[in-house]
Amino acid sequence: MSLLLTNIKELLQVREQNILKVSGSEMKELPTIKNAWLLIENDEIADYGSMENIPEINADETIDTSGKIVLPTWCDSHTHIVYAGNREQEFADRINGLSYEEIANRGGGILNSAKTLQETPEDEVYKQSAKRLEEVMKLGTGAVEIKSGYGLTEEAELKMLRVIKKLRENYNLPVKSTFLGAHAIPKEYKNDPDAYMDLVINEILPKVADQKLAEYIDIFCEKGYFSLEDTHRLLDAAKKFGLKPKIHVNQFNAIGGVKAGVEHKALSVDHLEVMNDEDIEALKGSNTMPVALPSCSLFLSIPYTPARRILDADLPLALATDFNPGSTPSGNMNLVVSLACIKMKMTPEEAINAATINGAYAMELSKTHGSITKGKKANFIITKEIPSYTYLPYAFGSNSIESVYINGKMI
Ligand SMILES: N=CN[C@@H](CCC(=O)O)C(=O)O
Ligand SMILES: [Zn+2]
Repeated sequence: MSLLLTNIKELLQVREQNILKVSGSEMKELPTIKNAWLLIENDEIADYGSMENIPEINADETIDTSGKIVLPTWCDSHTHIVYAGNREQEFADRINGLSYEEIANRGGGILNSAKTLQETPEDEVYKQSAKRLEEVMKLGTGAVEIKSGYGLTEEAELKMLRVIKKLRENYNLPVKSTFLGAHAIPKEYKNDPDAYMDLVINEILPKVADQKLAEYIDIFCEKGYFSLEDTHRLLDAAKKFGLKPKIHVNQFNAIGGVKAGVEHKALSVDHLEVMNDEDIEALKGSNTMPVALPSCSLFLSIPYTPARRILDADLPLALATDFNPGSTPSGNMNLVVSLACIKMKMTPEEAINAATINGAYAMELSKTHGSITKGKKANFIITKEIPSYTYLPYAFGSNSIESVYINGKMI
């Protein structure tokens, strides 16, 4: 089965030689071909070029994409798409003056979602989560990471991870799975948080590994949640099972989580709304991808990750949604790209690099996803007729996507 796109107004993120990520000033460059063609064979990108030199191609199907832009699908490397119910009451409470922290201290927040998840049957959690996954795929996401962390008991954490596995089996996109048992301390363990860490490390983690339910390990390293000591302890234990860290750090306070992540060779350190000079220094020379979650900053009215400081230090940066019921009830990567431009002062080129190839890196997918490169998976977005790619983040409230292809098939 072959598919030929012709007269593409501009084909974005064309990488002749595959690269795994882009950093610092490299992120300002987004290689493109204007007036291009793109050939898909089965589920892979077979070839591309300029319409001026198009060879004779007999494709099974040809689409004229005049006036439209084609780009790789978004790679969303940080989500909590598997959850049950919603927390719109907390949203109203915050409007009426309560802080995210105050709501959590009253037993709301993550513990509220954990209670709902524990009480919801597995097939119902699957149904609700599948609906969200379908929604984000239509918005252009072609690869996604999903975390557990709303279970907080052995039974419920394994339930969440089985739902993630089922999504991977039933949907035609890469779904990476992360064990986030250390997301919040359940109230039964309030006076003995170490006992909860013992449960996560000695009881739940070995079962997660044994049942091959996760590739990555995560912890919410934050005041009032899990300490630096907990972080080292968990990441050491997870290493023995071959689980790489992708961790929540520096959302509200800088307590050394970035350095800890780098020491444990984390694939990514995520959130980073609060960054001090030591955090930036720790990332230099590492293979750890910093990940910003601007729609979380928007929803909670907290600072945005200081992208300019990160990029000016010649570091890479990825963008992800953080889709979850409490701090970011949105999985829209188009909005994330807009916010990165509007609020974090990233250029459209930097933001698109961060949401494609660098997002793929943060899921160990950049050999197969994140750019238009021969042999990579045929995951791409065809926009509506738009004046330029800058229009994508500029028209922040519009849906500029006409169609999305994953593994060569329109979804
Ligand atoms: N910060 C930790 N975890 C989630 C939010 C969890 C929630 O409020 O339900 C996040 O990444 O923002
Ligand atoms: Zn998160």
